[in-house]
Amino acid sequence: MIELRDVTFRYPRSKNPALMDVSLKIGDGEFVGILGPSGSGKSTLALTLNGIIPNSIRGAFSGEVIVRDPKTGKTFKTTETPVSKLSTLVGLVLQNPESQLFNMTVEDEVAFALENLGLPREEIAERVEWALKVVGLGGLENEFPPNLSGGEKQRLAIASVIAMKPSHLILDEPTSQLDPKGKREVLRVVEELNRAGTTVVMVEHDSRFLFRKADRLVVLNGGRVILQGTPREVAERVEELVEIGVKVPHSLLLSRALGLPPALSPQEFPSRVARRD
Ligand SMILES: Nc1ncnc2c1ncn2[C@@H]1O[C@H](COP(=O)(O)OP(=O)(O)OP(=O)(O)O)[C@@H](O)[C@H]1O
Repeated sequence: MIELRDVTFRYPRSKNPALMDVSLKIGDGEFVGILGPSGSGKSTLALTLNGIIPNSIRGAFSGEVIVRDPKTGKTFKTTETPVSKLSTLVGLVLQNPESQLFNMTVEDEVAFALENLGLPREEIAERVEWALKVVGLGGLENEFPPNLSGGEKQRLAIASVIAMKPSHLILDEPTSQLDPKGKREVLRVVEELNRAGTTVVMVEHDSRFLFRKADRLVVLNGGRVILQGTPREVAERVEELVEIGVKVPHSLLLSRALGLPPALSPQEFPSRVARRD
């Protein structure tokens, strides 16, 4: 579980806070999608969840972020816990995988953080094998990371994060740099990890996947949470999303325009039309 209580954060030299009075509870095993227009605070929120804000990226921070380890029940306040400890509980995957990859082989990339944790050699080998298998990169252990495709690089970044066995995975626009195939590969891995019990918080500009797969959507605007609920609840307020500049699924717009109940995906569309008759 991750809980934010009245979190406000302002970057140094910024006039306005990037997050304002954000209170949010993310339950164990939940899949939460974060939506909002550009500059609404989505990335800033992602960075507060594992303590990078305010421990590494400093600024004016108030409120608190509490992370509970589901295995032990112990709680950690991010302001009082080193990022190295938090990253074993809350893994963060960024938009650009290249910013997270700097080793000579795929295997070393995944092993790197584990070596820093001081884990025994056999456990490192087991975790590397497991993480690469989960993301579908088994067999590519000796590849040079820059030679991988975009989707493979992002899956490698995910592997090196999940090898730490975090109970929570935060992804900040993980597919925005990828082609449709790479996008599908990464989204499949995220979905499978969530199904296996990992709590997922995902920021995505393209909201189609989140409307279909998330348990809950949280909409930010101007650093505040302006709306949250199940995708179906949020879909009822599609006009507000469009007004603030959130890209919503075409099926939603079309169903609204036709006066039908919201269709969260093109697949739902026929049943919506049928229901009207
Ligand atoms: N390092 C920084 N220093 C100063 N201001 C920043 C910094 N990073 C972000 N901001 C500002 O904080 C606000 C929130 O930015 P943030 O990147 O969190 O929004 P976002 O919703 O993720 O945007 P995008 O969809 O464009 O990635 C914006 O006004 C942005 O200009």
